[in-house]
Amino acid sequence: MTQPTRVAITGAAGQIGYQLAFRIASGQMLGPNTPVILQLLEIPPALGALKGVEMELLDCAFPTLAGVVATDKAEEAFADAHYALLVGAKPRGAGMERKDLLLENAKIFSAQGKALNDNADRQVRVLVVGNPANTNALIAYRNAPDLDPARFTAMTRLDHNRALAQLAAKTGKSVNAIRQMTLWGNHSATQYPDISHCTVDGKPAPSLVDETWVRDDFIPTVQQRGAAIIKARGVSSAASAASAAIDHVRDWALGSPADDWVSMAVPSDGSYGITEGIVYSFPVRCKQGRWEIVQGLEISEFSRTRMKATEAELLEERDGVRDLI
Ligand SMILES: NC(=O)c1ccc[n+]([C@@H]2O[C@H](COP(=O)([O-])OP(=O)(O)OC[C@H]3O[C@@H](n4cnc5c(N)ncnc54)[C@H](O)[C@@H]3O)[C@@H](O)[C@H]2O)c1
Ligand SMILES: O=C(O)C[C@H](O)C(=O)O
Repeated sequence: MTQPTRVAITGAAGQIGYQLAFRIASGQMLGPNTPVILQLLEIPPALGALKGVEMELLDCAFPTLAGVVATDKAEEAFADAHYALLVGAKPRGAGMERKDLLLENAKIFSAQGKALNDNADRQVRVLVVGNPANTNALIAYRNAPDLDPARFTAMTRLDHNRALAQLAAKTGKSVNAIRQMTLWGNHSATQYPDISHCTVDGKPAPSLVDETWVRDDFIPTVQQRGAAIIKARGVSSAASAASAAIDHVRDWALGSPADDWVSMAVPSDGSYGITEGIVYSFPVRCKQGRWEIVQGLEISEFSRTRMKATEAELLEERDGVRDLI
């Protein structure tokens, strides 16, 4: 009998958590043959709502759900956790940038980094979703000195997926026809969605669309998609964010497609000249539970300028949380 895998979700009674918990419990993240125990964390005022989530999870009678822990104690939620999806944090409202949340949310991630350090499985894989996700992941890993920093990642898969959807619509093809999309940098308005290495049905994407569209339409649309969703819904994206989180962890755990790569924000090892240590989104391939940055891509002047701009923002964010890292 396979031992259940322990998956912690923070902010589990929130918008994203409410989507995520059910999809993970039903086997959509780790597959139909991996039983999971969900370890759900909330703050005390949300424990009533969390109880309701637990009741509904049980009522689904998912064959892959081996147990539920609902708690307001990080040490319980992270106990022996194999995966930790750090979603619990304040979302931005209209007119805000994600980095405006930094000071408010940063302390959550220093405390949770410490709690992961002291309680999680030594091979835990951490995905930070709460914004500003890259710098929160930096804070979390710097507060978990006994864990390998490579176990800490932040989510740019939603931006990657948004970029796929825009390019598919423009070329009139399915997203299934696209390979090698890249999302560089920060999950913020400076992010750089890059089609330079993309193919669509095997043809180089830059030969199918004009440069003006890429510069004036594609890049700003992807950069501003989160704000557009907030404007339309009144609250930030939730179902698409949960879906991207599932994609991120599934590919990390089970492997990215053999003929493609995905985008993940990971601690930089200096690849492509990006400052070591900051959590920066790169093209990665995942195999046997590990991610590896895709090496050797040719970088144009146009790309280099944008990659540097988003790096500069992450360095600024890092400077703003010096006392926590
Ligand atoms: N990286 C991405 O692509 C991406 C996409 C969408 C949203 N987000 C971010 O994800 C976060 C959550 O968004 P949401 O829409 O689910 O928000 P939400 O307000 O609906 O839910 C957040 C939940 O977190 C809980 N919480 C707050 N502090 C906590 C703590 N210390 N420990 C545990 N739980 C805590 C709250 O009680 C709430 O239930 C926001 O920061 C949002 O900006 C990121
Ligand atoms: O835009 C936001 O604040 C929410 C999220 O980060 C998103 O990209 O949808």
